[in-house]
Order: sequence, then structure tokens, then C-alpha cells
Amino acid sequence: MKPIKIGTRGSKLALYQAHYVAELLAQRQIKSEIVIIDTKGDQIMDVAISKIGSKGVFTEELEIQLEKGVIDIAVHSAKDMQSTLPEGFELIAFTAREKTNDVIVSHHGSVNLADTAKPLVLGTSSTRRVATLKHYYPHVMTTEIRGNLQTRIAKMEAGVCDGLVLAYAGVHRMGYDSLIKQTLSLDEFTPAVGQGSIAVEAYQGLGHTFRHQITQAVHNAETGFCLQAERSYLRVLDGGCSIPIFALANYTDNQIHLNGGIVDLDGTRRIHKQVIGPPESAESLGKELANLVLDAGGGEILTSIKQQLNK
Ligand SMILES: NCc1[nH]cc(CCC(=O)O)c1CC(=O)O
Repeated sequence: MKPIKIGTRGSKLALYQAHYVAELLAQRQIKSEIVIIDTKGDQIMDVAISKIGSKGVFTEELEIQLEKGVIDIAVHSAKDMQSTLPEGFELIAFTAREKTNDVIVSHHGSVNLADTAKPLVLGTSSTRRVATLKHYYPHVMTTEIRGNLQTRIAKMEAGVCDGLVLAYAGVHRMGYDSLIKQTLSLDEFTPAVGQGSIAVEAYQGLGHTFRHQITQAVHNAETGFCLQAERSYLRVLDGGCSIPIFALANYTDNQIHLNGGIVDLDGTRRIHKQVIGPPESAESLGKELANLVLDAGGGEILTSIKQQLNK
């Protein structure tokens, strides 16, 4: 059989993830090769993602190549995937999830958010992280920082900020564990939908045999149900990555525990709810959570955020 062509962005994190999927395939004697594709999100480095327009900046170019059949699958951080894919595209596998926490990475000896006496400037480009910091740790200052992990760390070391708020998954994948100074709680820093999992995207033209083999080798069913619930929540709120929405599902005792919410851009209000149900109801659990959050004031928050971002 021909090797499966795995499309990926060229960043180190993206390449790591593509190789990770290739390795899972190789464990089942499935041959693959990696094809690097440039994306708009990689080219525009000096503008905040929230200003480029969030819809698929990292995924559009890969989708064009999928549709042309230049690549068979595309590998992404699950977190970077829009809640609704364009017609004809589908996520066919999610890898077993890495620890989902956000962490603080710093070149300084110690950094602790709870230490209110020390002035602290943290770099992040995520509205969720900025708003969550404002909500729980208003003494912390933030500065917008972009680029891949290596660039961000270089900027931090050059003195742009004291530390960075990042996903543990990416930090770990890039081998920067030694810079982790604090692991943030999931209750406060509830992660972005999909954080910690790697997603495989395919176009409808992908043959049944490839599809089946890939799913067998790469997909983790428990993570799959969790992500289905989280992504269903995101779809109702129609987030886009610039809106500080968060959700995390856990699979325990054959039940999905889905919790999530939304926080105001300035951190004033934060809504956080939980729902529980069987994995087969993952999709409806997401909708149930969305309705709870919207009714508890999330609807107002969402409207006001959209107005602010459109200015
Ligand atoms: N937004 C960029 C992005 N997309 C995926 C990861 C890390 C890997 C993951 O969450 O699975 C990151 C970096 C970060 O948020 O720190």
C-alpha cells in the first residue's frame, strides 16, 4: 500500500505532533510520510490572532491540500480546530489526551500567582488566559506575545515578560518541562476546548481502508467522547478562538463529566457549570452545558464580548 501522506504546519510543535501520529501508525505497520504546508497563521507573526480573524487561520491551507488529495490527512492540535469544519471535512481521530492544565513557564527562579506582593508580567495571547488572570489574580499584568513556543521563550528571556502562560501539552512536547514553575488549577484555568489532544482531519475523498486504519491506530475512544462533548458546547456558543470560552470533559465510571463556561474579557464575571451523562449523549451534553451557561448570564457576556471584538 502507498504511504499515508500526513500534512502539517512547519512549526516544531506541529511537526512533533505529525511525527507522533506517524509513530502511532508505524506501530500498526502503516507507512506514512510527512508533508509540510505553510499556513496564513504562520506567515502573519506580528498581529494578534484575534485580529487576523480566527476562522481557520491555521487550517485553511491544509484543507486546500486535503481537498486536492496532495495529503491524505492533516494533523493539528485539537484545540486549534474550529467547532464546525467546512463541508466535506471531518475529524476522524483524537489521540489520548495529554495533561490538560495551563502552566506558567519562566526563566526566573520562582513564580507563583498567589504571591500578590511581587509585581508580575506574564506573556500570553489568549483572551481566555488574560481574562482568567484578571478574574482570579488581578495583581498580575499581561502582555500580548505571539509566535511559536521557541520564539515566545526567547522573547521572555530577552525581558519582555517574567513568564508565559502556556498549555502543559505544548511545553512538554517541546521538552521545556524544566521551565515549568507552576501548574494552574483546572477549576480556575479551565482549558480551551480540545487542549492536550491531537486531531486528525480528513476530506470525504479519503478511502475507507485508510480511514479505518488511521482510526484504529490513532483514535482514543475516551478522549473522543470528551472532545465530542466539549466541541458540541463550543459549537453552540460559536466561539472562535478569540472568545474566552472554556470546557473540559472527563471520562470516569463510564460517564462524561463536562464542565465549562465563559468569562468576560475584563474578568468581571465568570460563569462555570457542570453536566454529567453517558458517553453516547456527548453531543447533547455539550448543548445542555451551553444552555445552562447561556441562561446563567453567559448569553449577555457573549453578546458584550462580540460587540467589543467587532469594534
Ligand atoms: N494556541 C496555540 C496552541 N495550540 C495548541 C497548543 C498546545 C498544545 C495543546 O494544547 O494541545 C498551543 C500553545 C498553547 O496554548 O500554549
